[in-house]
Amino acid sequence: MSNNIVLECHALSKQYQDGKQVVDVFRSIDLSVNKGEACAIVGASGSGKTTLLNLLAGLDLATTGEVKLAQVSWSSMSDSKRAKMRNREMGFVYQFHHLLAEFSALENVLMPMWIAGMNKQEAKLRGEELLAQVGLKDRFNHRPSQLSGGERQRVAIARALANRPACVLMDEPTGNLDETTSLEIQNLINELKVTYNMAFLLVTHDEKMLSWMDSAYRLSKGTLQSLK
Ligand SMILES: Nc1ncnc2c1ncn2[C@@H]1O[C@H](COP(=O)(O)OP(=O)(O)OP(=O)(O)O)[C@@H](O)[C@H]1O
Repeated sequence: MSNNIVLECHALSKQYQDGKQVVDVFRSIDLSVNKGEACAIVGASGSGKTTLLNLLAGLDLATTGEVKLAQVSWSSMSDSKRAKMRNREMGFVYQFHHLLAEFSALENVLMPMWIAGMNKQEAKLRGEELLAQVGLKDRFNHRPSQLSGGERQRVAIARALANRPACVLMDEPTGNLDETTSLEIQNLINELKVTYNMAFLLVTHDEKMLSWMDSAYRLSKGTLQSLK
């Protein structure tokens, strides 16, 4: 096994019990994402993309199979170890930014570093550096309501990178943006991927995004097909 693998799953399956019926979302999925790799999963609505992301993030338990982050299986960890690991080693970006409305852009970026117990001065320096990197040098003290949709998503990306995670998971990160802003965000993700040598795993409906991804898969009828 390569040491460059950051996130991997083996023989992963998920079933939901819906009343008396069993819903088979997917079965026997294998996937691995390396350092510095941007990987996309595309699929129609209802194909199971969010379910898969939640399993990869250790937020939900698989019916069978296992998920490993940095070579450690989620199922081998206690709830508190899982929460700590998620805070330190994973960043999350969603379609809707989920920034805290009453805090400034900088404070939103600082939050995961404070939770991780980082020294306040060091956290502030890193937060300012990250906001500058995502093009928001002059927006440190703005609240989310004072920012555009694209700027809010940039803050969400800076926040996701705050603890220098091994892997950033993104659920439709450009789903709520116009085409130009979406392209700017795609370029930014590409730049950050190189700068930090992190793994980015992104789920999307938008097949146009596949052109700049290193690898891509389609989730359909419960299986994952490699597209590139
Ligand atoms: N808690 C649950 N109980 C029962 N069925 C569920 C549950 N959560 C999801 N499902 C079903 O699992 C399937 C996959 O759902 P999921 O939300 O993962 O799809 P998705 O590809 O992310 O869809 P979208 O793109 O619309 O968000 C759907 O058929 C959904 O109805």
